[in-house]
Amino acid sequence: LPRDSHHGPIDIAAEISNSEALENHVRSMVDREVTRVITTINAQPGVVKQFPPTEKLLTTQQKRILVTGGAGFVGSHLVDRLMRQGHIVYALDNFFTGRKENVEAWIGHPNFELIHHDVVNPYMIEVDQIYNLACPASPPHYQYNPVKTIKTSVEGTLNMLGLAKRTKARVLLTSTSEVYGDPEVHPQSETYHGRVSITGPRACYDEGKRVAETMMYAYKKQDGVDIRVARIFNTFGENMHPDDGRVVSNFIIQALQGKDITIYGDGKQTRSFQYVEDLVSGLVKLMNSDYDGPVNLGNPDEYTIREFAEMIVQMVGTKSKIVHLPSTQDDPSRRKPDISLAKRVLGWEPKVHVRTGLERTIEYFRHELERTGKFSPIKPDELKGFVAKKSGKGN
Ligand SMILES: O=C(O)[C@H]1O[C@H](OP(=O)(O)OP(=O)(O)OC[C@H]2O[C@@H](n3ccc(=O)[nH]c3=O)[C@H](O)[C@@H]2O)[C@H](O)[C@@H](O)[C@@H]1O
Repeated sequence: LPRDSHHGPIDIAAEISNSEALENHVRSMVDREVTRVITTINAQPGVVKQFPPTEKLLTTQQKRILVTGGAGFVGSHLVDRLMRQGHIVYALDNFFTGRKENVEAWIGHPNFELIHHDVVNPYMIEVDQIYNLACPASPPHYQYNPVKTIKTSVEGTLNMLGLAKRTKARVLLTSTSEVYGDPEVHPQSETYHGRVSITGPRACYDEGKRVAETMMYAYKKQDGVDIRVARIFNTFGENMHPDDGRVVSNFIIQALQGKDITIYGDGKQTRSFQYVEDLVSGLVKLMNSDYDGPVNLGNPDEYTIREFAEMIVQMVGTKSKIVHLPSTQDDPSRRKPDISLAKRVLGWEPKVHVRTGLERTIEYFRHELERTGKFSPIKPDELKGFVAKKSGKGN
């Protein structure tokens, strides 16, 4: 059993609500262990590369699936799931925040292709399904080059809709809880129209995703394109980039190194955290469902950022101090998904408790630190200053 450093082993069975969830949990632990062993064997000189096991599907069941942002944090977990299910998967990424090593296990597999491409440019391929994930999602990353972030959401989605229209593929957009902005209603359901700043630092992402959603429904109405829209709430797990800059990776990395845990503002703002494995189940269910309205995918387990910092300190067993830095502009004061729609139309709800997901994520970052040395998480304005000095970079 994974250990909670203050309270001994965590009783996973008690934390997971039913037997199906427990079975999935055990299967994913076994899958991860198999991948780890295979990766170790593959690293030996002269070894013929081995791959994780995949289902054998009949040709009629096997789908050709494009995942944009396929080497990113969420994308790589989705690729993993689809490959294990036995489909043919094309992972497309520009490697701005994605990393080749996230999909390393599949490189060379006959069902898998990794494509270096930026979705702002059109891409032609014959596929049955498109998961359009490509876009930096962490505030310091998406604010690094706001013009490029807008282009990625708008032109990227336009290109994928054009592809879906031509090939008659079904296309799923990963939208975000950020479309609700700093919400006046709590929890947020899909019917809430949001309170987003039009000109603030987060607008490039929030408004980019809002336009992307609008385009999805315009293409459905005008051209009959088969669409799905997921609104993803805060998600964490393995394969997050150590420089991601979001709260989960920052706090864990700081705690593991005994550095100060940096709360932006008073820490009374809230977030609700979902483990990536649950999100991937929701995305696959949504893609294969008949429902084409926007659907929230998140875990309603809500914490203040102060409570969350204290939980990480306790779980890592660190001597780190919790410190307060100035709050970031337009930071939403609270966020919690209403997931009744997902429960009703997809039969989906999160299965993995936040603490269980955090145990795995802490282990992942422990290994990353051993592998690559020290990390200093990115601060909110660090990248912005960089791009301001190099104006016009990379648009
Ligand atoms: O994780 C996600 O999935 C979401 O992350 C971000 O939204 P945000 O909620 O602002 O994510 P974080 O940067 O992780 O911040 C969460 C809270 O923690 C605070 N924080 C963050 C980092 C840190 O070191 N310290 C700290 O107190 C932030 O100010 C904020 O109040 C993205 O904008 C969303 O698109 C994305 O869906």
